[in-house]
Amino acid sequence: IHKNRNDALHPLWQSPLSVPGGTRQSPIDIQWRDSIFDPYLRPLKTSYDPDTCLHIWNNGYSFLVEFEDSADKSIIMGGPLENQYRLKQFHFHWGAINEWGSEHTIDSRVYPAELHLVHWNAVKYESFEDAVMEGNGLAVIGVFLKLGAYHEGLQKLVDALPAVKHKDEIVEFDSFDPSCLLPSCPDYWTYAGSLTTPPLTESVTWIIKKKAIEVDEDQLEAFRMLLFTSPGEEEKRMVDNFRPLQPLMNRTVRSSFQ
Ligand SMILES: CC(=O)NCCCCOc1ccc(NC(=O)Nc2ccc(S(N)(=O)=O)cc2)cc1
Ligand SMILES: [Zn+2]
Repeated sequence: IHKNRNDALHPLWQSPLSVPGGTRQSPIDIQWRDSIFDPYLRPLKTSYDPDTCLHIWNNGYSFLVEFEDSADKSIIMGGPLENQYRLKQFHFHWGAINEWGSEHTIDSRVYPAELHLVHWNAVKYESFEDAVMEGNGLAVIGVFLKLGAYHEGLQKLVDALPAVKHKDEIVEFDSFDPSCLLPSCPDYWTYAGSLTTPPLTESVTWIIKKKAIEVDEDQLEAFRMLLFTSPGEEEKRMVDNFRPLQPLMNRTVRSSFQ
């Protein structure tokens, strides 16, 4: 029988579920007991300038908060990183219901959503687009969201979402400091991976925070009222915008904690 070639395409992105020859794809399931404590891992240092916040944009996969990255104003350094990296954007992945939504999992535990803060190596590369193609080009901090208390800092973002309901809508968004979305606990796992949406390039040093942040039901529901579709198209709710788990292959996950 002729297997339908499209069965290897993920419905959301019409992109290959796995990259041919990919050896370091993301996301992965992080098995706590298999991760290796690395005493040489330093604390991660983040320094974000709220004045570099530009706008919120529905790009048809997620909603992105983008930052002005022409200078070293919003940066991270330390942790597993050799250089300092500049914040370019942050975005989320979430499910249609609270039972799933995150991209990474911890011992197969799925969270209702996951925040990605995307940074690029401006010491080594001229632009984000150049860095995207290099093994040490990007650093993404992943933070799990779990159902719980109302999150004060997130609400400013939630209140702006109706303005970017449709694909390609963009709205000005200023003086937001994304460090309010980071858990206070410094513990993280780190491993070498990839972008989880096209072009799926294997250029990401992943830093996955051990502690989740709490958000309430209404705040999660606000994500789910966004649309994948443009105005005038048949509405498709923006939900389940996460990539399936990828094989660990020949990788170890290191932990910053014992
Ligand atoms: C072969 C090919 O096709 N080359 C073309 C490369 C040049 C342009 O490529 C790119 C590549 C990326 C971007 N923007 C992004 O911010 N992407 C992005 C995707 C997934 C994450 S996640 N979920 O955190 O892993 C984070 C960031 C723009 C242009
Ligand atoms: Zn992401």
